[in-house]
Amino acid sequence: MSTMENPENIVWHKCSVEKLDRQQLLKQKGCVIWITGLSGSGKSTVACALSQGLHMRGRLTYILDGDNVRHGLNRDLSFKAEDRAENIRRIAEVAKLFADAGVICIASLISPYGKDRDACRALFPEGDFIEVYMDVPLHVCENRDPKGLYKLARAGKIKGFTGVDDPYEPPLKCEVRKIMLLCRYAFIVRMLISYAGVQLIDLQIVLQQKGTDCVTPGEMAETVISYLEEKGYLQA
Ligand SMILES: Nc1ncnc2c1ncn2[C@@H]1O[C@H](COP(=O)(O)OS(=O)(=O)O)[C@@H](OP(=O)(O)O)[C@H]1O
Ligand SMILES: Nc1ncnc2c1ncn2[C@@H]1O[C@H](COP(=O)(O)OP(=O)(O)O)[C@@H](O)[C@H]1O
Repeated sequence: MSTMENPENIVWHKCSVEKLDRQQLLKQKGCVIWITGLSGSGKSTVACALSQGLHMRGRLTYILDGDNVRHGLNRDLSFKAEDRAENIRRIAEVAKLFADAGVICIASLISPYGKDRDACRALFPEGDFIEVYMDVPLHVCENRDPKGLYKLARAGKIKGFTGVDDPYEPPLKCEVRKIMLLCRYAFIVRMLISYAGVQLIDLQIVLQQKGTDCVTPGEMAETVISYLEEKGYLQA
């Protein structure tokens, strides 16, 4: 029987240099910041701003962007549900290696299914999986359409496009959330959210103006950096 069929024959090999040692060297704690949201919601932009903000503070980061990883490691995967699940699983496993190396790993991919994201979370020690939800309405993402993919999807030229003819399941619980609300409804929504007991680290009330929002990717990145500071990830 091969080891694939019998994983019990595989024994973990320990080394005297461990995660804690690497973290002390880097003066930070390894973790993954998992940015989820529709195509065009700003995941890659925020991932970059976050990496830049942390780099400027002397922190080691690495971005795993869905689009980019699909050019190499995941080039064999399509957008069918089972291939998306495999894409997400592989990226989570790679992120886990980066976190074990002491790196602040930023994963930005649509990751549309709740159960796949929950499976990723389960790979990490409590607190080390930080889910950031880019809660940007479909019509805003579609208006941006920087790659013209929504247009192709609406024309039926791309099948199974997230938000068009494939589902996106919003996180029920996440650590950081970017939310766009019409300001005039903000007070009511804030009350409903607090009534529902929803935990939001940073509720950003944003003006909707011609499809752009007034919270910049840099501000969103700063929100995540404050979260990391507060939770002690920016020290060994
Ligand atoms: N059918 C379909 N649905 C959604 N997205 C599609 C599709 N086909 C191609 N693209 C482009 O691929 C990018 C999403 O890749 P991900 O690896 O992040 O997707 S997933 O997490 O596996 O769902 C996504 O990039 P982002 O715009 O950065 O999200 C799209 O540009
Ligand atoms: N906060 C923002 N306000 C306005 N436009 C934004 C914002 N964040 C991102 N964008 C723009 O939206 C488009 C999509 O952003 P991108 O980061 O590529 O999204 P995703 O990775 O989720 O597909 C880009 O043209 C980007 O410049």
